Amino acid sequence: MSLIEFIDVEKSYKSSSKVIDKINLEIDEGELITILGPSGCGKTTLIKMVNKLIIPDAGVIKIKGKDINQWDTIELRRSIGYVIQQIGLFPHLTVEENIAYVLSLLKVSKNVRKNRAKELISLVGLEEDYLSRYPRELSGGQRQRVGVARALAADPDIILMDEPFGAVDEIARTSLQDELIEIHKRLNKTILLVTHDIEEALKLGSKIILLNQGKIEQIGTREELIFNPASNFVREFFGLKGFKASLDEAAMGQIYDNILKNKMDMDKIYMELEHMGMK
Ligand SMILES: Nc1ncnc2c1ncn2[C@@H]1O[C@H](COP(=O)(O)OP(=O)(O)OP(=O)(O)O)[C@@H](O)[C@H]1O
Repeated sequence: MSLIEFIDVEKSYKSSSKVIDKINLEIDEGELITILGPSGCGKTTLIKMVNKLIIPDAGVIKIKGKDINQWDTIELRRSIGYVIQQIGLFPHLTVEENIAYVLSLLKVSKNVRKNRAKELISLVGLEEDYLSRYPRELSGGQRQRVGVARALAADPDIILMDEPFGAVDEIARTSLQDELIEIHKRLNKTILLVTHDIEEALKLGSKIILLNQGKIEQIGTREELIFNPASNFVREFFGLKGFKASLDEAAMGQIYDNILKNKMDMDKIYMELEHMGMK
């Protein structure tokens, strides 16, 4: 049984055109699904339907086999972590109180909350001293880490992430992405992550969904999308950039190892890149 299922789901806002157009989708437990597509194609709308922030006009969405209309909204939202770009930490609460906020709503004892906050802050790669700070005393990247820790606090089965690393610089983004891959490996949560960044989608996704005008153009692994595109749209969307991104990790890693071992000088690197058609 799939953990999340969309059956003929549709959504329109005011205008007549459908923002989500008869989507059928099955997501298994433990997947890290990245959702990619042009601006306005319906990515945010799609994930907000999973935690009932947006209600579909037609079709059925099931979580753990149960129609979301039959789920109690509060219970459902507590079993789903939610991370957004403008993270929305409570400014008047410390990092510890922010992380443990949902647990305090669930009347979890103070001691347990404290321990859980300690465990989570280290899981997202921050020192324990940060627990007593206020959000204004953190960098953008650190705030995003706290946001991820907060989303994990109640041990949800599903985590929705909407452009979670969109507002941080490239170095912080890369390390947040690496951290997320580790967390996903360790906790085996089911994650749906919206991004507009092709490289991020390819790097993180165990599967990638490419949306276009409210329809799924293709869902599959990065190899499937790059080397077996289901349509011209998919081929043009990924194009050489996708191919290059898929080469980058392996090829660049090899080149960098060789530099460190003094096996290569810069001239040789440029020759190598030229040879691979990357320069
Ligand atoms: N509350 C709303 N009322 C009316 N139209 C809306 C509303 N929310 C979204 N839309 C429209 O629905 C379409 C899909 O929006 P959505 O935010 O799901 O797209 P997206 O793929 O996440 O876009 P982006 O990548 O730009 O964030 C857009 O055309 C948007 O303008």
